[in-house]
Amino acid sequence: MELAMRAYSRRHRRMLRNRNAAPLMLVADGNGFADVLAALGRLLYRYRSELAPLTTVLVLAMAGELLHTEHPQWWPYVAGAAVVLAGVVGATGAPFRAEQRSERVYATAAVFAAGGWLSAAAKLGPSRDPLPTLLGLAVLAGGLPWWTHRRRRMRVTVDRTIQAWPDIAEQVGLAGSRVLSAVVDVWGWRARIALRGGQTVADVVAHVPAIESGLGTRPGAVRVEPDPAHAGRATIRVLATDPHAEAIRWTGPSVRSITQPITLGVFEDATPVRVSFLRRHALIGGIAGSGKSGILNVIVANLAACADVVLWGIDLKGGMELRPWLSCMDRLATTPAEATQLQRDAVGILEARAKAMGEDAARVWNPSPQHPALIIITDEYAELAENAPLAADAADSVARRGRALAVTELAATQRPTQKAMGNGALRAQMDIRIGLRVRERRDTDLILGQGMLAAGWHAHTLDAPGKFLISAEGLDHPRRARGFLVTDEDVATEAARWAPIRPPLDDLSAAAVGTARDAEADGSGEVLEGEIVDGSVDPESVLWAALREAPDEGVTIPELIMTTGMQRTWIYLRLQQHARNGRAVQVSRGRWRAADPHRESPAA
Ligand SMILES: Nc1ncnc2c1ncn2[C@@H]1O[C@H](COP(=O)(O)OP(=O)(O)OP(=O)(O)O)[C@@H](O)[C@H]1O
Repeated sequence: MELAMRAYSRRHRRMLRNRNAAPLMLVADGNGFADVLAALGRLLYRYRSELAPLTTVLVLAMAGELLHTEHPQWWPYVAGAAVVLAGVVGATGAPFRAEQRSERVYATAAVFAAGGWLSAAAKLGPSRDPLPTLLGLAVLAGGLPWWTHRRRRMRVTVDRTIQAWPDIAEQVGLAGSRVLSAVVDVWGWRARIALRGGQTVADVVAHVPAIESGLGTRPGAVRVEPDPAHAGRATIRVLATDPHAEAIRWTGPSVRSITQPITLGVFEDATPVRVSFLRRHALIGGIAGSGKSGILNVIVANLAACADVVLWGIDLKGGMELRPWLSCMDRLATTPAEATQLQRDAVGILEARAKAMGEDAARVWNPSPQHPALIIITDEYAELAENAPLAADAADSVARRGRALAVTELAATQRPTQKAMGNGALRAQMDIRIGLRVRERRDTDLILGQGMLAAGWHAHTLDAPGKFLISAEGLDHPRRARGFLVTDEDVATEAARWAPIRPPLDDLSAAAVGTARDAEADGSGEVLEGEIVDGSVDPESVLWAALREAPDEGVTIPELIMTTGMQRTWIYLRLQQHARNGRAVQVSRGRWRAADPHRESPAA
């Protein structure tokens, strides 16, 4: 395939060299008849590809006539040569550059039929019945697939574009640029361009709409990629068909282990978006309806197929998004209390793993079905940060320390401001950033990282649900992608399909559940037991609500003791933790309230 493409490029280079010679053939001398002939010649040359079936039968008829009159006894050699050539074409595609299977079948059948006909014509004469009828039928039978073949038409378009490039370049403001080579692929074609001295890739990018108009493509069909090795060169990519035009149906998980990269969807050039979630925290952001849950479903559907990952979920929207995956989740938290306990248990697990690995002197936790990775998936993280701030603190801890221990966070949220992310270090720790559509340009930086908007990551221009930009290891160019569409039925099917293979936590991790230390809170490492209660009354949520609803002058400690039903020490520890993370302020001696809940953090 690659060879064939190179051959194609060589042919174009030859064509480009010959370009100056071509007009010589069409020179007219001002005489009317010669002008008409020259115009006809130009027309025939221009449409030579479309005329190929007719030209072929014409050549066959003439060759048949010639052989019949001069060497009728050669017919067996003609038949033999046709069989050999058909064999070569079938095996290699040469000399017709038939790369795809269907192209080879077509070329082999055509060679075989043409050779058979010629052999018969040599022996019997081309006008002997039914040879003329057969030739007529052959034009139709061979011509229809030929005229409608997409790649052939694309090659013709490319040839014509290359011929016309100097004029197009002049029209679009890139005068002096040259096409070095061009290749046709499944989705369209691409050409390497050498720019005139002083022109840069930025000039080409600035002229993209003009290039689209000059090439006569649909708007948005042209992409420009720099040549990493040469500042004066660029690749122009023309996508005849937009892989993102329609929703892309998901066809099943691409992995069976967390150690393999997951395919989330396809880039605009139809290459797959593959990203590894092993030891990486991930953030998915975008406005409501941009497709966050869609991407989350693709990820969960893949992770569900991995027997070396335990999935924990947090969905404070009543489990709307993650509950369908319940059969594949080891645990699902749908209330702030459950979420806090869950994140604390994750901290407990990473501490237990760190301790065990310290003893074993092993450096990283290598996931296996017996020792699975743990991924905590939170849908709408802002809800968690707002309603269960201590869960967010524990998540911070996981984010900072979890990578090597294969305990990672995967969070989706609309606008990941510092506040929405719990004012902690979580956002900074997220190595995979998936930005779906945002409303305001600057929100791109919130999701993908500071300076990304200026660097050309334009999440505000994404124009359909499921389209995203991704920044992760090895994915550091702003390329638009679209996630697979996982329907509700797909979720139901996959959840049932993978439930039987879901692994339990390893014994070490399972033993750590429920013994989480609140080192963040008390700084002492003392185990705080019984602070999370089952059922609806969760003192932490009650405390947080009391602080948020407190008047400007704050609430007193006795009031907080009464509201929460907890002891003074417990209240103090929580207040200190909230204050440390900028969520609560001591208004005056003994009086507390939440830091202005409506104020956006300046860091946001
Ligand atoms: N990859 C995709 N391709 C095509 N359509 C998609 C894709 N992902 C999502 N959609 C469609 O977009 C709509 C919104 O998707 P989704 O619910 O995932 O958005 P969201 O960002 O999670 O919204 P919310 O924040 O309101 O939950 C759905 O109707 C869904 O069918």
